[in-house]
Amino acid sequence: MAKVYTDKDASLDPIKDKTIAVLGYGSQGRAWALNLRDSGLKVLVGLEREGNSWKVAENDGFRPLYTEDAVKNADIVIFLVPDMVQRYVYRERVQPYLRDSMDLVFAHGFNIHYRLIEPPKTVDVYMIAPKGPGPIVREYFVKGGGVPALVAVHQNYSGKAFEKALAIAKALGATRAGVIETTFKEETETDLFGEQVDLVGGITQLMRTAFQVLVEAGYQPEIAYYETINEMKMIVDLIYEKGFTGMLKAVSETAKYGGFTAGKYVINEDVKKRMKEVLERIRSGKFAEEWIEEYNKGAPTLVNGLKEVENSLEEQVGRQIREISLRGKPKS
Ligand SMILES: NC(=O)C1=CN([C@@H]2O[C@H](COP(=O)(O)OP(=O)(O)OC[C@H]3O[C@@H](n4cnc5c(N)ncnc54)[C@H](O)[C@@H]3O)[C@@H](O)[C@H]2O)C=CC1
Ligand SMILES: CC(=O)[C@](C)(O)C(=O)O
Ligand SMILES: [Mg+2]
Ligand SMILES: [Mg+2]
Repeated sequence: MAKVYTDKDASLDPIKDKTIAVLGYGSQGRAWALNLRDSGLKVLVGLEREGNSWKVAENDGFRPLYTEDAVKNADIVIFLVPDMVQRYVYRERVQPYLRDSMDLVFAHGFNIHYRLIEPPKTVDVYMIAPKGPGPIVREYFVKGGGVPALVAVHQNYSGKAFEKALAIAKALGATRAGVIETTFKEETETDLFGEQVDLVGGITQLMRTAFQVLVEAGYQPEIAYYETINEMKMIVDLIYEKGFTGMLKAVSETAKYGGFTAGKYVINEDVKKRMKEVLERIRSGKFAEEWIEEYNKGAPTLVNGLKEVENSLEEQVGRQIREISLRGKPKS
């Protein structure tokens, strides 16, 4: 079992006198800026323009700065703008103001692993990668918990990079759960793989396809939505808390038998082979290349994908069903 670092293994000392610039105030940026500030650290929010994020940050009591001003005043620069934007922000707003012994920090290894950003040898480069969405990183912290994270060191100029990564993980709340060490390569490749075949791509398509099969066979969309999409949360919560065995204990014998047989029929060796192809595409750098090209074209696949999902029958039905099921969800 990998070593798990918790609160007692981490100290804020290596960063308590440093000024931290959080670049970006989106999903992760907001969570990090607030959690680090609540942990007593000195946080500047750096943004490109006075847009929506700027207002949100102001509402949270920050006085945002333009990116380069935040960088000029910071010892630690944390990249929480979208992965495709990071290298431009680095080139235009960070690199010109880099001083020796500054730290460049990431929440995902993409830009370093695929060499889109190549920092000088005289800075520390490390990562704290929360294994959960930004709003949850904030919510758990506020409630006294934390979302687990991975930490990795790419460059250790100061000799203290790992201790600083753990310190930030602690300030984020991650060591309240547990932190495991990884490499930029391992984090980048596994994160991309997970979101593509499983967390984002796989689960969405699995649920939507099952929904469509029922609706196309003439069943009411509301019934199909409950069955193939809404109930997923309860099943996943059971797996999250009690493992597959715990989930299987909670469902009927009939579901277990049907699930064991049909599950392996649908998600078969062919699907596994395709997953391996997806992994290979990530490891070879082909996916990164393709995504950069897509982004530079204005990300049409992203724009159209979002539109298609938003207009789909399952999403329309979902709006009604969520109202019903959220009404029944206990407030905690
Ligand atoms: N979303 C998540 O929960 C997770 C994200 N990460 C990583 O965290 C980093 C940040 O991702 P998110 O929080 O999802 O980003 P986001 O898309 O939610 O936040 C974007 C922030 O950057 C700003 N921004 C957008 N376009 C910009 C541009 N062209 N120039 C300058 N600023 C721009 C936005 O105004 C906003 O403040 C990424 O490296 C991502 O891989 C890691 C774990 C989970
Ligand atoms: C939320 C998370 O961990 C993801 C899916 O990897 C991401 O948003 O990139
Ligand atoms: Mg992830
Ligand atoms: Mg990711």
